Amino acid sequence: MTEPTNPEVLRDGLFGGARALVTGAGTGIGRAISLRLCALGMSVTGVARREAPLADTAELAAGLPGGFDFRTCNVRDTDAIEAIVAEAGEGGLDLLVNNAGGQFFAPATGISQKGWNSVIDLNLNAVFAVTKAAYPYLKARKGAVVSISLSGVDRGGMGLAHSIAARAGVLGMTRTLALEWAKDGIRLNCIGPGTVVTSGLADEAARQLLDNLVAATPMGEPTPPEDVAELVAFLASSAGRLMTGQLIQIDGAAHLGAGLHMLSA
Ligand SMILES: CCCCCCCCC/C=C/C(=O)SCCNC(=O)CCNC(=O)[C@H](O)C(C)(C)COP(=O)(O)OP(=O)(O)OC[C@H]1O[C@@H](n2cnc3c(N)ncnc32)[C@H](O)[C@@H]1OP(=O)(O)O
Ligand SMILES: NC(=O)C1=CN([C@@H]2O[C@H](COP(=O)(O)OP(=O)(O)OC[C@H]3O[C@@H](n4cnc5c(N)ncnc54)[C@H](OP(=O)(O)O)[C@@H]3O)[C@@H](O)[C@H]2O)C=CC1
Repeated sequence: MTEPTNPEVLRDGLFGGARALVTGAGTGIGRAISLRLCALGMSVTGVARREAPLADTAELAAGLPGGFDFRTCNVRDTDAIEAIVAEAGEGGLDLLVNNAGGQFFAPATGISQKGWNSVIDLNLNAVFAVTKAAYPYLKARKGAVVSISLSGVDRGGMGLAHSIAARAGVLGMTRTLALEWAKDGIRLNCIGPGTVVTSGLADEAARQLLDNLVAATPMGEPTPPEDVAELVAFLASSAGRLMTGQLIQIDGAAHLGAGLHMLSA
């Protein structure tokens, strides 16, 4: 695997005065997105359930040109997240990043109805609630929405029936709202990362899965969270002003190869 190169190509000060809301900003991809937006001058409000990781993100953002503040909230609590979106939105909102998400890996026959509902609730229902709540604020500033999806969302991935179903729903919502909200100047896109190594590989099984996923990636390497962050910033910038309703897979061609599967056939 070659050393990752620095993906930071956008210019300093790009987003001076602009404001973003990033869900799942405490760790991983959401943290990388938040820090890059702050570095480019954006003022970011981060949301997640746990305070400590959010506080760590805030510490890492200290000294960057933009600012990072945060609210703790479960995005599945519709009333609570709507209140946070409204509070953030009153200060102006140029960008919403729907990043909070996740799932367990299981064959469909091992997914209980409650497990299915939990994953759909987090990865589809909550995304709709947050996006709809953000609409008036995004409209006022001709803002953008970027939703973090999965590589292979339109082809399937074993062990991910619930999550792929939810993300395919978000993609359909994105394309539909790209039409409905085009008149308002609001753009919506999805990014499908490949394998992103975001937390310690705690055990041998996780390491083995990661090795298998990288081996199934034609370009032979995982996707750094910083690469996802730069793409989010590009889509939010004026360079992306005519891009809407898209799924952009940043995955080393994983979606064109054997695909990313959490289980073997
Ligand atoms: C690392 C390597 C690099 C490799 C990385 C490559 C991966 C690429 C693709 C994606 C990567 C990522 O998303 S990385 C992000 C990973 N982070 C996360 O997923 C964290 C967020 N996940 C969650 O919060 C949970 O998984 C989720 C189910 C969504 C929410 O759960 P809740 O807290 O609401 O409720 P829970 O009590 O946990 O679960 C509700 C039901 O789900 C069932 N359930 C929970 N886990 C289950 C399991 N493993 N198998 C079957 N069923 C399960 C329970 O049994 C319950 O059903 P009953 O038994 O009927 O009661
Ligand atoms: N890692 C990967 O390989 C890939 C990840 N993705 C997707 O990218 C997104 C980010 O993943 P990644 O950074 O790896 O994951 P992490 O688990 O590292 O981060 C997830 C973030 O979302 C927050 N979060 C999770 N559930 C909720 C909730 N119910 N309400 C509010 N916040 C929540 C977490 O904080 P807290 O727990 O404190 O709430 C955390 O800040 C997810 O949608 C994931 O599915 C897509 C492709 C590949």
